[in-house]
Amino acid sequence: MASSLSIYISPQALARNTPNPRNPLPRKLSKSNPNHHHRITRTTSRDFHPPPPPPLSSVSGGDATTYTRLPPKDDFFLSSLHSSTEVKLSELNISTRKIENDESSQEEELFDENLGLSYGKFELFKVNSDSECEDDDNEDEEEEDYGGEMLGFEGGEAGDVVGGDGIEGEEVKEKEKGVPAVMRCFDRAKIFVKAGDGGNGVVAFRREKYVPFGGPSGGDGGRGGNVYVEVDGSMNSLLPFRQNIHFRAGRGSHGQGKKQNGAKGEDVVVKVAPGTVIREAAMDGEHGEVLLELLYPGQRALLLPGGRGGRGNASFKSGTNKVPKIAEIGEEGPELWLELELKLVADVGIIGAPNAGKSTLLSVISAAQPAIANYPFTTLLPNLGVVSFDYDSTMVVADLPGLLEGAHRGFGLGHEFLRHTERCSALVHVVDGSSQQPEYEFDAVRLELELFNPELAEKPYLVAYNKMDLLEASERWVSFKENLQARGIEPFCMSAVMREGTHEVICAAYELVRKRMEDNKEEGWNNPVNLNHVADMVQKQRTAPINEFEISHESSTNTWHVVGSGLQRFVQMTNWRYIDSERRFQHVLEACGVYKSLIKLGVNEGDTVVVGEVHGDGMARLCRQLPIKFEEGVNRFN
Ligand SMILES: Nc1nc2c(ncn2[C@@H]2O[C@H](COP(=O)(O)OP(=O)(O)OP(=O)(O)O)[C@@H](O)[C@H]2O)c(=O)[nH]1
Ligand SMILES: [Mg+2]
Repeated sequence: MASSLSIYISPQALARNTPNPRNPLPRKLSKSNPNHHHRITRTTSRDFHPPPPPPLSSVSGGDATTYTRLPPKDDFFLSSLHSSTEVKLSELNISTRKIENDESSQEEELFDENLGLSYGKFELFKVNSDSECEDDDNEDEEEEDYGGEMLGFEGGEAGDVVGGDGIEGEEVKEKEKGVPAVMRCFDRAKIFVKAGDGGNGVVAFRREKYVPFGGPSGGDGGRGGNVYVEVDGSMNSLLPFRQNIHFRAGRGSHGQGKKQNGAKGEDVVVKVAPGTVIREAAMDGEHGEVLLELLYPGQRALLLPGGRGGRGNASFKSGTNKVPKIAEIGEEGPELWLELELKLVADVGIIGAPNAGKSTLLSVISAAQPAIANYPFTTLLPNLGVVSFDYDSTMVVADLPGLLEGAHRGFGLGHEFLRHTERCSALVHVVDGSSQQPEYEFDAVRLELELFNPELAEKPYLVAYNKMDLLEASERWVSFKENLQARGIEPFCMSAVMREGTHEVICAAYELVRKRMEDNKEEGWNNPVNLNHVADMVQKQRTAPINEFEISHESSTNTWHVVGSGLQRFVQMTNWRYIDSERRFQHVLEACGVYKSLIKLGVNEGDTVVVGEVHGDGMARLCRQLPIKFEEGVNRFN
């Protein structure tokens, strides 16, 4: 008999390992049990108000798309800037909060020193990317807090009492709320999916006039519904998941008499935006394993297959047992917590310092109508626009929130959305020509890109020096151009408002995209991927042989645990209400060698044997605690 350690990953167990308060148990029994001193494995055969889901139009449909935007700018913390004419990266001198005590002034000074910038009293907010969207019950509150919370230099933290009764001495957990939920949930979501359980089989016998002993006629239960994930081209954010995070497929119907099988459970289709990355939710704030990356509209993946229906007694009829009083429970459908992350699928990303004219450029080259205003951070969420050259050549351009120095450390908004440029083939870097030192602004943004992700800095890019219609910009153009040319960069100049020079910029960007696409074709990375691999893995676990199991011993309680996914499934589907089930169970344990292994490990009379995995809230269903007795060399469970 070959002995080795096997690893079983059941979807239920996987799900149980996620932060699900109802199932706090760890994945493996053995881990939670320090008392184990025996372990063998037997392997025999093989080894704010959320806007209603925005009416978003397809990015590929030729129509430009503008994302749902945050509330009117009057609510925004920088509304005081409306009257100012220009705000520049290096001389942002905005006082929105008087810093009164010494402590905060020190803090302010320290910050300036760290960044080497004189932001003056401009209070940056730190984006808290880890916060989740599920705290949205108080959306109204959040909306009201909007301006205030974003102002906080320390990240706009809002204290939230968990447990809520304000009892002194009780631990108060602080909940960070860096940015309004609508921004946090724009491109991240956490959802729960569960495939349908199979329907139960039934025990029934045919009784008709003149047929008094018609034999077993209990039908099988129907299969549980599947969970699919599908790319919906009309979606361009994950905001709809603010309202709906639970997706449960229907359970299969139970079987009935007259050999009637149950109907299949209803499938559930989770619709996501193109560019969504799906990860298994992980504990401890770490990212879970990437399960799927869905890029193109229409792509559909079978994520979790529904549970098999339990067999009715008609299926158990055999030559030796013509009146079986046994039927199975339907197999449980697997469940998972998933983390969704959207990385926009745009060909070109427009980046630059706040107020440089990025949105203006997008509005000029496409039909998109992003908000444009003369204050930094007008753009709070990325905007997409489709640029059409002729009938069949179009490209999708994304306008991103402005980047500040220190963005890679979470200041401003830009870094929160920079990942959306990861899929872009090229970047257009817009420089505000009217700023005091355009070269400095250019370098600062390039540095932030590199610090955020060096791969971004290596992407093909072009520089568009903007606001040439202004005198100060045109005066500085020559020195800016020479400076960049000396570094081997050929900048473009344009006036986005006057629509001058923008066509050249966008044609050059298209050229970069085209080149990149050709390179990719040569590299041949467009290999077809198996989108159903998660479901395949689940199916594989389901077919795990019943004779692969692991035995561990808890000496303090004299309990033996027999764990294996094949056995687990068998125990879960056994309906203990029927007397024949017990007999079948014992027979299976005998046949697959559980008894033999237990004896070999020294099981004693009166010890408890737990077959199947202990499950917090479903112990009665999933495991069977059986005191074991030995009589005349024969194993018998009571
Ligand atoms: N004179 C002049 N003003 C421009 C030009 N392009 C943009 N602006 C102005 O600059 C201001 C900022 O423009 P936006 O397009 O909102 O800038 P942005 O880079 O998107 O700013 P954020 O979204 O805040 O990062 C607006 O008042 C525009 O009208 C230009 O070519 N010439
Ligand atoms: Mg903008």
